[in-house]
Amino acid sequence: MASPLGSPLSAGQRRTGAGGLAPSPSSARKDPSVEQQLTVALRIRPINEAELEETAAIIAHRVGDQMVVLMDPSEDSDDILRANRSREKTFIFDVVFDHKATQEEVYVSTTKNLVEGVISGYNATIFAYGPTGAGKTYTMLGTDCDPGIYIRTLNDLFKAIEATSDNMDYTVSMSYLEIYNEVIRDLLNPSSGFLDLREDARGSIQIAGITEVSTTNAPEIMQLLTKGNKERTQEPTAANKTSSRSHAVLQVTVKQKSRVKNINEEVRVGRLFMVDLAGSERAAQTRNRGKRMKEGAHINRSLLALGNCISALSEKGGSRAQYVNFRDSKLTRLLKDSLGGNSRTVMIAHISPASIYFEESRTTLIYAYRAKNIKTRVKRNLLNVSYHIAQYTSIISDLRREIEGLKAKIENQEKEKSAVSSGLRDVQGRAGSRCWSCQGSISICCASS
Ligand SMILES: Nc1ncnc2c1ncn2[C@@H]1O[C@H](COP(=O)(O)OP(=O)(O)OP(=O)(O)O)[C@@H](O)[C@H]1O
Repeated sequence: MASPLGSPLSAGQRRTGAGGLAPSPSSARKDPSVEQQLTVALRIRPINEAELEETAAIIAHRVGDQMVVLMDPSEDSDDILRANRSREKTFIFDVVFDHKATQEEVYVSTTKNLVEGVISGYNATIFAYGPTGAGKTYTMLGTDCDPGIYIRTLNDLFKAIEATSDNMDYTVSMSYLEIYNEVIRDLLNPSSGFLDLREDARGSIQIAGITEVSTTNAPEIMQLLTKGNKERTQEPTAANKTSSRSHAVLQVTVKQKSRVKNINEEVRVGRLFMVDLAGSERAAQTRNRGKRMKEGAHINRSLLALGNCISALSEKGGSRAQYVNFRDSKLTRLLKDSLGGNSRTVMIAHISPASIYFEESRTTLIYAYRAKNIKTRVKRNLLNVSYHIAQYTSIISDLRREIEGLKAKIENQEKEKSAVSSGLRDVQGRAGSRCWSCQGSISICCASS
């Protein structure tokens, strides 16, 4: 049951196709960058029992083909200021899912079209946004019987690879991290401590020391993902029994190379980011104390930084030159390319249908609506001859250094040997004998190296 606010579209249709900007064959040859607007979807989850008990009204309704979020001002009669303000607001999104939308419908209308691009060298990002308990993890991870975007995307990705593997060679690798209390943890190798973000010469963000695991099929990635999820910080709060206390980022990198030898030895590198953000929360609503409260403060601070970047970027997109401060949080540094650089990006905003979450829903809708103005510049990532030359040059200099080191070692051993044969003893007082351990001549045995 997917429909946009505004004119009707059925599930699977969208105003701006995330994959709809796949370059034509001629533009693919030149690989120009193409401006693309963020695709923004809204998902309204079903009401739950606790909300039914507590809530005065369900605020999300379907009126004809349109999804309408309504709140009767009479419910809030004490809030005169608010009641006097005009409360009607129209938000138009690329696609809207109500409580009946299936996981498959959400996947097909938001993400499926990105897969072909990723295997042929384009970056893509899908991120779930919204307050705590609104359904982000449900959309991204889903359940065993009804998997979410992660597994559906990975299945399609490997199917697309399989379909073209007669002509192309692929390598696929993945990494999985969380940002918890403003530090980055490797979910595939949690004992590695906190990781650093670094910017490379081209301005792309890299995570120093992150584990990248090569993989050849979706079940393998899912196994790694399940392993990583066990390490992800999740705790019950008053608002959500399984609240994610961290932002989780799954990155899948696909390298594609033609089997037909060509002079450029071109390799296309597509990166797919799938991000399950932690949810913003009101301290009063979550009734958090101590550790939970500190986590909540970090979550809110980083989401505020994300909101500020969205606001600045949306104004930039609308022609006013704005400074965008990505450096305010690890989350915004990591999402820099997804929001303001080279990526086809889809935001799936989430809200609860219950009126007790009216404020959270309103804020989410405002930011999601702003995000629609953000434009990225999408360009295929090509590694060609010059890239390979740079790689070989660096390998050659490493080998040169190694050779110099070995030469110096041999020279030392020669000197030692001649000292022994001229009657001198080594530091352990042995001369001309055989080593008890490796049986080598004392001058070249294991103990002397
Ligand atoms: N579309 C849906 N259909 C059925 N159940 C849903 C749906 N969306 C969410 N839920 C249920 O609502 C609860 C909260 O969802 P979820 O944990 O995905 O929220 P969240 O936004 O990730 O929260 P947090 O930010 O606290 O991690 C879960 O029990 C989940 O199973």
